[in-house]
Amino acid sequence: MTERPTPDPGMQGTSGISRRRLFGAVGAGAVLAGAGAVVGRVTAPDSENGTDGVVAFHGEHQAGIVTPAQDRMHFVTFDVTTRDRDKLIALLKTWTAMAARMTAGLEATEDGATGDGAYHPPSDTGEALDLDASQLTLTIGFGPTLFDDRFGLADLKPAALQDLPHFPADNLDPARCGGDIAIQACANDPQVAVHAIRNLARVAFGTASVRWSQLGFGRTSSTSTAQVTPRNLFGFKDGTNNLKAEDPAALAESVWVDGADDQAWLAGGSYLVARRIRMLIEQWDRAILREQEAVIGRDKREGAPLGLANEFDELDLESKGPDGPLVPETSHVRLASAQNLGGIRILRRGYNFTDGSDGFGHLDAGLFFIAFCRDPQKQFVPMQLALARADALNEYIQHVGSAVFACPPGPAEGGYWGQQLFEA
Ligand SMILES: C=CC1=C(C)c2cc3[nH]c(cc4nc(cc5[nH]c(cc1n2)c(C)c5CCC(=O)O)C(CCC(=O)O)=C4C)c(C)c3C=C
Ligand SMILES: [Fe+2]
Repeated sequence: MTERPTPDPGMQGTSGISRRRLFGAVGAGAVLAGAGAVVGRVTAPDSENGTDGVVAFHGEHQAGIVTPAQDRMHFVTFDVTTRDRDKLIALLKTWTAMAARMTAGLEATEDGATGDGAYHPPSDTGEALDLDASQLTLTIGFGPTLFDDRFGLADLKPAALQDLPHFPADNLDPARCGGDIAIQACANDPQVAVHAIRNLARVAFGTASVRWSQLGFGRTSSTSTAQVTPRNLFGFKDGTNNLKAEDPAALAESVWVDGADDQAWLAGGSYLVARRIRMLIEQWDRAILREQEAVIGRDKREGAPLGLANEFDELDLESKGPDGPLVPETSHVRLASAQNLGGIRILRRGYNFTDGSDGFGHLDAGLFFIAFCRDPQKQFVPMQLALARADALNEYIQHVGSAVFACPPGPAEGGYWGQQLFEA
């Protein structure tokens, strides 16, 4: 686990930008002024990507997609509770300003934890004071329902932004599905991620309310070749054959929406698919190792495709042993592989979760699966269909939550989340 840094009272030092009140151009007034508020430029010293706990917030693409996956996640979806388009835009501006500050390691509003006066509720809740930015990223997405008749966005709805179809064996809980807006917070300190979502939810009062949320620990994928492949709760390396940040051609092909794809406002953005997948831990733990490896299609210790020795050896679906294919016909990696799916690939960025027990003596644990792709209908849907129909893993998992969101491109300095959509 990431160690909490010692509080840094001064400005010296290049590592560990804690939430200081001395710099940052966006004050509480600007942040909370609502519609028309200027979303100012936030500068934090030494904020080169990845060197000091700060991930750049502005840019062509949103952070939190190909950013090397952090260890912790807090994911939330909101229902917009107003029908007033201007109020919604004002919230997006406020959120953007707060997100820019918090990802830079600053308080959500300038001096917001203690500086608003003794007779006001503080505009920053304070639990991240003295903590490092912890590579916090905040990533926003818009759900299909945002494009109904409330905000004049119907003509701007991308064709690919549709609720996912019902897949065989889905057992979805409506209380863990959908949402007008999603925000994914990822950080290497759970308190930093929770603080960010809490403050964004707090300021949304009267305009949007939390629909459902999920905490995740232990990334279950690597999104950079520099990262070690982590393990999921079944004990297998997860993320080996993922798309990686170092392969921009593959990302352009499979993750980033092109302006010519459909709606121009989404160029440089992506789609986020979230699935809360319960893992039937107790059943899995009674399965023999040979069965576990046959289900996944890789060996447990190294993560190598069955029949091969090393984690990054290429999956060979033609390889055969005395008893038939070395990578079984119903194995997870065979069915999900690009070779099996006519070249389809997605960027996986999920997290382990445990949410206590289910009242029947079983852990409520699993994988909060998050994937980014250029077109969920052409990528996630056929992949999940192939898995839902035949994957041997289905005996040990159950999909209980589902949502899809269009993630706009990154905000420009001085711009706001979704500006390309609302000013299209
Ligand atoms: C629809 C997409 C996918 C879902 C849902 C999914 C759930 C899921 N996966 C694991 C464990 C592993 N998955 C692995 C590989 C893998 N999984 C998907 C897609 C989904 N997984 C893909 C595209 C791949 C890569 C296939 C390939 O081309 O090789 C692996 C192996 C290691 C790796 O490459 O990441 C494991 C292990 C679980 C437990 C799970 C649901 C709970
Ligand atoms: Fe998988």
